[in-house]
Amino acid sequence: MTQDWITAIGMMSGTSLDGVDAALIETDGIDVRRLDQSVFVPYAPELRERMRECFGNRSATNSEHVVADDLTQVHVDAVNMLLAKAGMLAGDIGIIGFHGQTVFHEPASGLTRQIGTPHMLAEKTGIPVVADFRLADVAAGGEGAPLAPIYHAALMKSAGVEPPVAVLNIGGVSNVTWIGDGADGTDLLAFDCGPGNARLDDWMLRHTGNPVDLNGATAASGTADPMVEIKFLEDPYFDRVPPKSLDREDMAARIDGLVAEARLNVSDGAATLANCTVAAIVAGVNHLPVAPKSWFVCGGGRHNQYVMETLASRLGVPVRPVDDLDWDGDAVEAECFGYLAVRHLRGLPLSFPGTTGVPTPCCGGKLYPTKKAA
Ligand SMILES: Nc1ncnc2c1ncn2[C@@H]1O[C@H](COP(=O)(O)OP(=O)(O)OP(=O)(O)O)[C@@H](O)[C@H]1O
Ligand SMILES: CC(=O)N[C@H]1[C@@H]2OC[C@@H](O2)[C@@H](O)[C@@H]1O[C@H](C)C(=O)O
Repeated sequence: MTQDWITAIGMMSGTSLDGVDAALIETDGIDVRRLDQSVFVPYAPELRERMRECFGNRSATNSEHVVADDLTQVHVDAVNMLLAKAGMLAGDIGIIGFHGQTVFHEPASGLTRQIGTPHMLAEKTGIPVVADFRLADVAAGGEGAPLAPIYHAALMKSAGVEPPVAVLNIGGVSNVTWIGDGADGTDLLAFDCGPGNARLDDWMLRHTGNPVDLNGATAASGTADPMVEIKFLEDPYFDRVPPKSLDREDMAARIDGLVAEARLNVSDGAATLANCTVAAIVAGVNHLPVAPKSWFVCGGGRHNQYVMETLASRLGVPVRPVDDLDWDGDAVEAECFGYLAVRHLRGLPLSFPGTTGVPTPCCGGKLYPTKKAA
C-alpha cells in the first residue's frame, strides 16, 4: 500500500432504523479497494422506538441527546466487532466516517439533521471521526443527498460495465446514480427516486409485528391495487427535475391514506406498496439523460424478490444485485462513508451539481480528532 492510501471504517445508520452497518475500505480518496470486511449490529427494539420518536425533530431536544449517545454506543460496539473480525487494532485505522441517523431532512428550509455524538465515538474508539457530511452541501444550496454517487462511480470505474449504467439503492428510501461515459463527477446524475421500502416495512410492522416482507413473499402472494399506484404517482415529486431528495416520512401520510381508503388485506397491501416502490423508480427513468443499459441494485431492498422481478419486467433491461459485480450489497452505503471521510481529509468534493444540485462541487464533513491528537 502506498503512503497515500488510508484504511477507513465507514458507518451507516439508514432510514429503515434496522441497525448499524460498518465496513472497512482502503482508499486514497479517489480509487478504492474493498476489504470485504463488514458487520451489522441491529438496534434493540426499544432504542429503535426512541429513535423513531425523534423523526420530525427540527431541532434537538433533551431526550434526543440521550438517544444520540445511545445510538453512538451501538456504533462503538460495531467498530470493536469489526476490528475483532478483521484481526485489526484501532491504530491500524486512519479514520472513521460516521453518518449518524437522519431524523429530519428538508433542504428547501436549509435543514438536514443527522443525530449521533461524533466526539464520543472518537474518544471511545481512539480513532478520529469525520461526521456532519450533509451540512455544507445544504448550506451551499444543495439537497444534501444523495452522497453515495461519487462512491458508486469509483466502484463502477473498475467493474467493466458498459455505460450508461444505473446503481440503485433500495432501503427505506430509494436513490439512483446514473453513470455516463466519464465518471469524474461531471457525468453523474443522481436523486432519490421515492419512498423505498419504508412504507412496506411500516405496513408489515403494523400487520405482522415484523418490519420486513422477507424476500417479498407476502407481496408475491397478494394482488396489487392499480388505482393506489396511479394516485401515488400523482405526487408532484415525480415530475420535479433532479437532483432532488426526500425525507423518510415524505409522502407517508398520503400513501397510508390511499392504502387505508382501498381497504386492502395484508398481502394485497404489501403487493400494492411494493409496486409503489417500483413505480417510483421507473418514474425516475424519464429524468435520466439516456436510459441505462443495465441496473445494479444495492441495499436491503434487493432481497425483496417481488420488487426485483417487477422492476426488471417494467424496465425491460437487466436488473441485477451489485453482488454480481463482487460488491457487498449490504455494505455499499457504509463503505461509502469511509470513502467520503478520506475525501474530506484530502480536501476533495463529496457532492456535485449533478448529484445534489449544489452550484459548484462541494467539500463536506467535519473532523472530530481523538483527544490525544487534538
Ligand atoms: N430478506 C429481505 N427481504 C426483503 N426485504 C429485506 C430483506 N432484508 C432487508 N430488507 C429490506 O431492506 C431495507 C433495509 O435496507 P438497508 O439497510 O439497505 O436500508 P437503510 O440503509 O436502513 O435505508 P436507506 O438506504 O434509505 O438509508 C428494509 O426496508 C428491509 O425491509
Ligand atoms: C437525508 C438522508 O439521510 N438521506 C439518505 C436516505 O437513504 C437513502 C436516500 O435517502 C439517500 O438520499 C440518503 O442516503 C444515502 C446513503 C446517500 O446519501 O447517498
